[in-house]
Amino acid sequence: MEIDDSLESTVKVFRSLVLLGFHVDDSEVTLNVCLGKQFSGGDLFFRGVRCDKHVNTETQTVEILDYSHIPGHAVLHRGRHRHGARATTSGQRFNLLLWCRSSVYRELRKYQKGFLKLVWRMPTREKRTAACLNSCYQTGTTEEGRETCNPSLSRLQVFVCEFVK
Ligand SMILES: O=C(O)CCC(=O)C(=O)O
Ligand SMILES: [Fe+2]
Repeated sequence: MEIDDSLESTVKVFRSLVLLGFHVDDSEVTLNVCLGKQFSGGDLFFRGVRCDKHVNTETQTVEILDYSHIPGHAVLHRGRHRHGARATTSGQRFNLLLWCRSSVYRELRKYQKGFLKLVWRMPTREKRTAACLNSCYQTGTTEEGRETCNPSLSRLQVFVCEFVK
């Protein structure tokens, strides 16, 4: 799956007591790089991946993940992973945000049944990626098809990497 055709980026400066509410990003994948400088607070909180239909459903205990930004480290997560940022309680926090979109993926999503058939025919690695982007952690319910909301695939969603300084 290629995610290379639409990239929106911005450097955000989070000053004291700026709080970013609970939301999902308009992206397939988001890269959030902490550039610094000196700050406290501003923690990210993640509360599980959801499809459009289930975006406001309850959080399961296993989905609770809090993360403290570290300058020089980046977080990579799915746009559909519900998240927010707590207030920066002192100093200034600079973060580079990259919202990566795939128009091909979005087009395929419009034809959900065809999309799932196509995913099924893919080699295993691609299948895993596509299914993972498509999943929603909503136990006991499904969206339009059986494969759509898959708890087992949507738990490993946040990756942290350290940039070479
Ligand atoms: O404050 C942050 O690091 C997160 C920002 C964010 O989630 C966004 O701008 O979409
Ligand atoms: Fe976000």
